[in-house]
Amino acid sequence: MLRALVIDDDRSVLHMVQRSLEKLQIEVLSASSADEGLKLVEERRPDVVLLDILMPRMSGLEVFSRIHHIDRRLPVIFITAEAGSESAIEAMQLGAYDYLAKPLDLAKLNNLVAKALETRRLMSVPVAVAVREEEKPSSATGDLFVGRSPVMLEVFKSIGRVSKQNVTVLIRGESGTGKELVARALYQFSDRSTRPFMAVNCAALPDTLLESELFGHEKGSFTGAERRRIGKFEQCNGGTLFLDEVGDMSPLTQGKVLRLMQEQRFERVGGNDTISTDVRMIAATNRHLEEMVEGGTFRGDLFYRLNVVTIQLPPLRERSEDVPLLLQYFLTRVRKELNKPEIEGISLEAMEALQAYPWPGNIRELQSVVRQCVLKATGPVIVPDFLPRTVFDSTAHDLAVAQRNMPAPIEHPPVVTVNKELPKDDSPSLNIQDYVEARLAGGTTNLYAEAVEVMERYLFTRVLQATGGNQTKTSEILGITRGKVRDRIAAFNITLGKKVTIDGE
Ligand SMILES: Nc1ncnc2c1ncn2[C@@H]1O[C@H](COP(=O)(O)OP(=O)(O)OP(=O)(O)O)[C@@H](O)[C@H]1O
Repeated sequence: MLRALVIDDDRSVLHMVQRSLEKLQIEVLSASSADEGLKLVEERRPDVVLLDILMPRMSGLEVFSRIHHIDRRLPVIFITAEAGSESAIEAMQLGAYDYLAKPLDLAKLNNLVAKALETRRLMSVPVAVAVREEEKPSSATGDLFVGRSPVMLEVFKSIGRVSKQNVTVLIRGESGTGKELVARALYQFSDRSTRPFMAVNCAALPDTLLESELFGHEKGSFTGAERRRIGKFEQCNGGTLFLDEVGDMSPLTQGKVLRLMQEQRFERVGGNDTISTDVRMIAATNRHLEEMVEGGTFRGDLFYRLNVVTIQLPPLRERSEDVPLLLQYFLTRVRKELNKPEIEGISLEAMEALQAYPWPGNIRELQSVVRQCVLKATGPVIVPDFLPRTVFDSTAHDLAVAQRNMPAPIEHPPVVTVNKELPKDDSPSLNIQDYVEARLAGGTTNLYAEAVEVMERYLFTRVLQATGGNQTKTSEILGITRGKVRDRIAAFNITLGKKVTIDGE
């Protein structure tokens, strides 16, 4: 019988995963500590491992390395509540099978485990040509991306997968979606991270200047060329060159870049010497290159050279679940930058408007909106009044329609409310004894998991009420991480009323 091992210090997660995986007709082992988990890997040889990335005493990444030491072919799926990208990238780089964010989507989890088991089966067949043991990657640290939407997790995974490959990557996406950030992450997590990284914006320079910026020029090669200039392709030898807005290059420059990509050789403008260079190229564009190829304004051969691996960044309006996280991230940064420590957060009404806004300028616009709000704020909380008109005008109409359709407001809305759709039994005033009696009478066969969930829901709701929705204080009182508090708020659909507090520092 196939066997899965779940390692998580959170017993309710262990329970939930166990129940879900049993549907796959596999044996499920569970461990609530790293040591216990490693022992089970040694002794029971599972076929797949689900591992919490945030373990007490030993980090999930460390546990992962040890598991791989025991069995290199064992697929490991990380489970995490962490919103940051770094662990996702690091995990994928280390060779994790995949990555799942909490709250867990059980259908997805089962699907992934089934696929991992199949991979395990395929990997157990001896390979025809063996590769050399890979050296342990250096602990590269990169800029952290904010985002936990499934589309962004896919982006992080792609970065992890291709950063170490010496291939050209084409990053596509609307302006302000973070293409340069992806390029930097690819560089920071690559083997070239100790070598130079340079960026050239192809749209910012007229053609002749761009050519000399990229390839350099010899003294006297054109009017004004008073001395020899070394271009970026030469300066960047051994490093990574980021060609931004690559769709804006003239046909002449396109031809030269193509030759360089094919031969890694070029001549300076006005020069005869052929210079060799070793540059990894990362390109970005917000243009529709396929249409440009069809229209004859972009070389097809260059497009195919650039398009070896593509990372597509989604516009912010397609991942609005990331908006609160991004707001929190930038609010924390801007507050510090502008020295406005009195800023506490964003009111619910302002938050609704910000979430409804379509963000045509994507994250760059969001960053600028946060800055404008903080500059305009005259109190500790960002209320709709402090939002730039563009945001408010665009959403005011939608909000007015929504409000007209809403039931009459409650006089004093509680700071923390339980989602109205939940059964009455789950309200914060729950009597656990009555609940257990009722479930016993109802003939339950799953009382442990049910009771733990009800108990947890009560606990989190009550403590959040007591702290006025402050997640940091809540985590202190409960003696657990803020990540876990956030995870439970999402898992139990606990609605924080009044305002969102800054929680990022
Ligand atoms: N996921 C993210 N988390 C945090 N900051 C982000 C994220 N995405 C983008 N940013 C920030 O938003 C700004 C715009 O990002 P970036 O310059 O990478 O966009 P771009 O797609 O390259 O834009 P353009 O096409 O206009 O050059 C930068 O300040 C960047 O740091």
